[in-house]
Amino acid sequence: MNGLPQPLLDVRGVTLQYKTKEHLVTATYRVDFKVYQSDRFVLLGPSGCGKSTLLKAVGGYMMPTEGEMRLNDKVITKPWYDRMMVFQEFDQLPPWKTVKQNVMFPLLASGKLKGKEAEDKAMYYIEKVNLSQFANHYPHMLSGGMKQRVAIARGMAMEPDILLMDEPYAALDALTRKKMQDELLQLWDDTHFTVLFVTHSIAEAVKIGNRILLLSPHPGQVTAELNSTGEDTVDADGNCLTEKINQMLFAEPVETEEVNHV
Ligand SMILES: Nc1ncnc2c1ncn2[C@@H]1O[C@H](COP(=O)(O)OP(=O)(O)OP(=O)(O)O)[C@@H](O)[C@H]1O
Repeated sequence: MNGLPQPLLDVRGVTLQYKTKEHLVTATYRVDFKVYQSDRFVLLGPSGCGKSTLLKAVGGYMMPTEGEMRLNDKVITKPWYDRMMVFQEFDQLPPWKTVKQNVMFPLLASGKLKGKEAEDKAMYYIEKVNLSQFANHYPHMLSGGMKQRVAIARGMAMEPDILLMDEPYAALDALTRKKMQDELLQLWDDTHFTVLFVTHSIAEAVKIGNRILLLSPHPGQVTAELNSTGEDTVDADGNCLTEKINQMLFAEPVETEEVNHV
């Protein structure tokens, strides 16, 4: 025993590649990180650095060509209900199901809950995302932000080990985005779920994350790992966190920062 808690998600030396007819695209190269229970862990980096690819691999939709990913010490080999994904797109909800039916769907399909129990669980999380009045509405009757709330409720209702969020607010206007970020943090205060969150917004990473992994431009390699308090704090040298991240993302060579786990 080294006294450190066991990571929930352990990503070790992971290289992810796409093989097309003409090319072999290396999306990430030997990436390491560990996510602990109740972390709000953010993957941050420029477009094309492999953030979504990493999330897909944690989701079990893609296997590493090198390295491994473990969840609760078991190697990830396929998608499962212990990882639920929320995407950027507003069309991730089947349009023929109401809000309640959408949120109930994975609970029923997985056999996790039946009938009234599934309905109660769905309504609990629909209430958490402030959509109780819209439980019987269909997705086309909702705004983009409301659809994202449904997708979050659907993911959370499964009470997965880890919620995977791929730029969930990128397509929203600035005001709605801020509101949704605040709501997510409020939800976290309530339930302390574990989330792996992808963004290319430094401000969003600082606000949402308690830990931030910086990835280099394509192919993504770990540049640094930082802790965040949710505020744009200023360190002893007078540098604010967002500015520090800005410099690290665009600086050479790759460096690593000591991170403290509580
Ligand atoms: N299906 C695919 N086939 C081939 N190459 C792909 C595929 N999907 C992604 N890539 C490539 O893999 C690399 C990483 O892509 P990825 O979408 O993971 O990056 P990202 O950091 O999430 O970018 P963005 O912030 O723009 O969404 C890019 O070079 C991209 O072109």
